[in-house]
Amino acid sequence: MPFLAGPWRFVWHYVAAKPYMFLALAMVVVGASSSAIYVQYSMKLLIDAMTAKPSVMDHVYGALAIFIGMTLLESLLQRVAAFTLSSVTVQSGVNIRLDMFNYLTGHQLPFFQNHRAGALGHRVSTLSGSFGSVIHRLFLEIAPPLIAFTGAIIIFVSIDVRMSIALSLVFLIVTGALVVLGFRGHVHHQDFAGRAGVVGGELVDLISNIWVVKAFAARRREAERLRGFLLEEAAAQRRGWFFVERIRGLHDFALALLVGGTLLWTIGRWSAGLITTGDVVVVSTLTFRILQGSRDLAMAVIDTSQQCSYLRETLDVIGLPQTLNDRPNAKPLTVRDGTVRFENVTFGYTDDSAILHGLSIDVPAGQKVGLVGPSGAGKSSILQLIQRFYDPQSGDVLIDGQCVAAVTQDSLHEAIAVVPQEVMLFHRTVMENIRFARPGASDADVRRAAEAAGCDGFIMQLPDGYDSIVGERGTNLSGGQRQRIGIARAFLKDARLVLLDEATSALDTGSEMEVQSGLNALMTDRTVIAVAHRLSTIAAFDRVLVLEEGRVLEDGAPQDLLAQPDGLFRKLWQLQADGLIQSDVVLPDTPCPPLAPPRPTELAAPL
Ligand SMILES: Nc1ncnc2c1ncn2[C@@H]1O[C@H](COP(=O)(O)OP(=O)(O)OP(=O)(O)O)[C@@H](O)[C@H]1O
Repeated sequence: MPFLAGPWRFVWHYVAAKPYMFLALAMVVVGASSSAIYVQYSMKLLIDAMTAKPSVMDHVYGALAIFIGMTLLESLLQRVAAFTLSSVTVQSGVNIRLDMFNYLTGHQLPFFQNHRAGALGHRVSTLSGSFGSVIHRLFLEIAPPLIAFTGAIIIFVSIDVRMSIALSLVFLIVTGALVVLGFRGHVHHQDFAGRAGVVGGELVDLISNIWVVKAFAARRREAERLRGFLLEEAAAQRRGWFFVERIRGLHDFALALLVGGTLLWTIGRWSAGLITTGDVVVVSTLTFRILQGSRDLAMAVIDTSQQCSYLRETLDVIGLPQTLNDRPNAKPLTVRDGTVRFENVTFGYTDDSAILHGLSIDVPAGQKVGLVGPSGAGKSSILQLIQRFYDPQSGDVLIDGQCVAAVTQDSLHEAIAVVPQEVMLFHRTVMENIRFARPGASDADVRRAAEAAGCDGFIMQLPDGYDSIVGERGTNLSGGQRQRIGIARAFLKDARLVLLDEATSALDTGSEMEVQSGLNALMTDRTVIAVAHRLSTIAAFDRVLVLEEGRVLEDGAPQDLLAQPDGLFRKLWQLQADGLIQSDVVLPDTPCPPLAPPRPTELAAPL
């Protein structure tokens, strides 16, 4: 999106989205600032009317009426400005966060692997905060002193042209000096912002790893470590504050000298009979007001530039170009039988190192295929390509004859049910978590899916049944229970194509057996491609592909591959069987039968 290219384009995009509101706001701000200046001028009119010889009471009351009227108008317009500003920034804040959520979630998986989730969420929120801050400074802290300055110069010209030139010069010099000094202090603010970010990151890291902190009795030493970061942050914050206070002190001193000097000058001219008493009052109050406004103006300019740096930094991360968009002419995927085909696919996560080399696989509808092989062979990468989380460097991945790169990503993901090794759950109820797979599903549909996945029993034993909150990332449930909820989701999705990414490898044998029966039910009448580390889980599959270094080394029914004396599958199988025998030695009280190669008859039924 072009408006993510820089801070000012970003701000302008959201201002232009509500042109009438911002135009109204600008008009009200101009009105309020002009009335504020006219209040000072009406004071002059009042004093002149009172000191006129002879004084005419009608003129005095007339001037008083103008003074009161302008004071009321100024207050009213200021309130309207504040109200309009809050309303427009609140609305824009909602739109900004929604737009950013949509854009952010359009990034591909590597983006999320390279940026911490907490930091990204924080960035989305600060983006709308920074927009609000910039708008606030522009309309309430930068525009009013500038308008007041212009109004004051007009009034000064009517009193004394030389005075207006002098005030203009002083205003420009004071404001310019403050801005320059303020930018010098920028380094302190940046240092503080950086250290505050470190403290925030450390806190998030500690809280999300609280288990490790407790398990290693590390609370005290981690608090000490955090204290170090906090003290550095506090020192940086102190340096920033002291710097600002020094500038303020300097400005106050200059202000006293300048207002005193202007007063001496105007009194001299008044005593010479060149100007009226009212002129003396309006010159002194306006000089004071303008010069004081110069400090707020300078501070607001510095703050706006800081907010723009935050905006730029955040847009540089969130606004990165999305690498895998739907093609302009992408059509929804139409799934009929659920066949999967890899045509001469070469793929690497970077262009210079291939993980899969000219891979060609044909999976007919309804076939259950296990992917096995040593770690790093490219098994999970195959599943990633089917879901189009990446595009291959060459070759095509097809589902029912349609290239996954040519269909819409939403339709592709709707057509595939995935059970990952680590099932991700939201901090919501069990019902909501399962229904996530199909938002329109009724409660009865959700229960049916849970029964089919074998998790209805334990859900009913939870304190609030299906309305129980699963805890952050599902921490109130065991690994096996989370896994079965993942299977229930896949059931509810009712997709023709099922991908299992080591769905049981993180579980102990007891949990695995519970999960396996749910999986067996899920796989019936569907095309299944499963990455498996525990070879027993794919013993009853129709076909096994043995991969090594991104190439298919063996391809066949499990019993045929086991029959090959020097085959890799047989070797891997044997290794697992040996592993179990060794664990039997380590734990003699818990006998565990060696994993013997299954006979064809055993292979017919799932384990
Ligand atoms: N996101 C990624 N970015 C860069 N390289 C990656 C990424 N994911 C995997 N790889 C690399 O690609 C290669 C294949 O990884 P893949 O996960 O497909 O293998 P695997 O056979 O599933 O391994 P395992 O059994 O250990 O899960 C490995 O060398 C791995 O380091």
